[in-house]
Amino acid sequence: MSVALCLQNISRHYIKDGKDFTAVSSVDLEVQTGEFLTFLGPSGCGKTTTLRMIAGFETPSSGEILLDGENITKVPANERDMGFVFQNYALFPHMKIFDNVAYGLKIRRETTDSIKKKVHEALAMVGLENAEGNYPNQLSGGEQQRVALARVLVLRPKIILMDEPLSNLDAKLRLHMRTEIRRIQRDLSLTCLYVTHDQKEALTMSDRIMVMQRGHIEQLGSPFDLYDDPASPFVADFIGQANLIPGTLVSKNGDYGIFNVNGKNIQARLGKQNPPEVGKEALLVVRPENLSFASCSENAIPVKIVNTLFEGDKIDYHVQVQGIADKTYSMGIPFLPGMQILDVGLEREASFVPQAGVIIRR
Ligand SMILES: Nc1ncnc2c1ncn2[C@@H]1O[C@H](COP(=O)(O)OP(=O)(O)OP(=O)(O)O)[C@@H](O)[C@H]1O
Repeated sequence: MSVALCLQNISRHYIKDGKDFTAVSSVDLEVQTGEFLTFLGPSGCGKTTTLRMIAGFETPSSGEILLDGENITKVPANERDMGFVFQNYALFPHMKIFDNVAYGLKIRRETTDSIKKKVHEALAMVGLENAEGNYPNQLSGGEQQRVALARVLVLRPKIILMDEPLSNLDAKLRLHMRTEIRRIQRDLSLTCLYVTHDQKEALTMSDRIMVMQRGHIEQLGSPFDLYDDPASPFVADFIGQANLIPGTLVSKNGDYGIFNVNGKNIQARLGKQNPPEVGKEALLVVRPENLSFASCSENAIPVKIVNTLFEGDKIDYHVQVQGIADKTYSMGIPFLPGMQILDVGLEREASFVPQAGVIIRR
């Protein structure tokens, strides 16, 4: 694999409310050719600003951007060989679909035959070969977004940048388009940078995810790595659902540690990204689906049920851990036919296998 894009110590400052504000802070990143990489984070964390600097719509305050090894930091957007797919499709409403997709090729002064061939190919890739005679307002939101993608694909840019492209679509179509975009990206080995604040979207689509918070990279890794070994409480909480239980790391033994929660010792994996120190306060990260009420387990924490939510496929039990009164944790117990739902107020033990818990620095 080769490096398609490289960000070297990129920062962007703005004047906001009369003060200097750092929207993006010292971001270093290497994107591999053919990779689907997602920028994920809450609103205002700097995802769009980073993408716009890569596209050339914003100039970095400092740092450099390299495309295929060439410094493009000062190259104008229209000379960067990148395609951009926006949230609002940005199709030309008065042009038929064929002409919308052909637009960039016409500007490049390609021959009529070549344009026809490439437009047909691009529309076929997004499954809209029969729509070329329509106007954008005759298509659904999902179809319009696929035209927007075809319009970029037809130009075969080195990198495709997408900023929340699915956020205007309804939930069902959004799920379908996730699969579609990923299929097209894989089929054509496209290098894609994708911005979203939807962690499920990021987990299901990406080769790697760059989690951002307040302008900096919080963690960069595969979806599995982020879920399995979060580098911080922020990542643990932002990716999927997590219980963050405070306690103290008592001792280490290889990849595992003994963790004390309110006087009770339990065993869990030691986080590799952000290893905790013995004798210090730390957090146990355990996912709701990994907790159970199985009795006789040594690896168990006493809890009290404070709420039950029946969700069809599972029961979400809200529990409190003895001695930690101000927090509620979640246990997602798969619902099997005939299963009895436990009452609020009952005291039980929440157990998990040691591999399913990870101890990280607080
Ligand atoms: N032109 C600007 N002038 C001043 N501040 C700006 C400007 N552009 C962005 N910002 C600020 O920089 C921060 C990062 O913005 P950015 O749009 O990159 O966030 P984001 O992570 O993409 O958020 P969202 O998901 O809401 O789009 C925000 O606090 C925003 O207010």
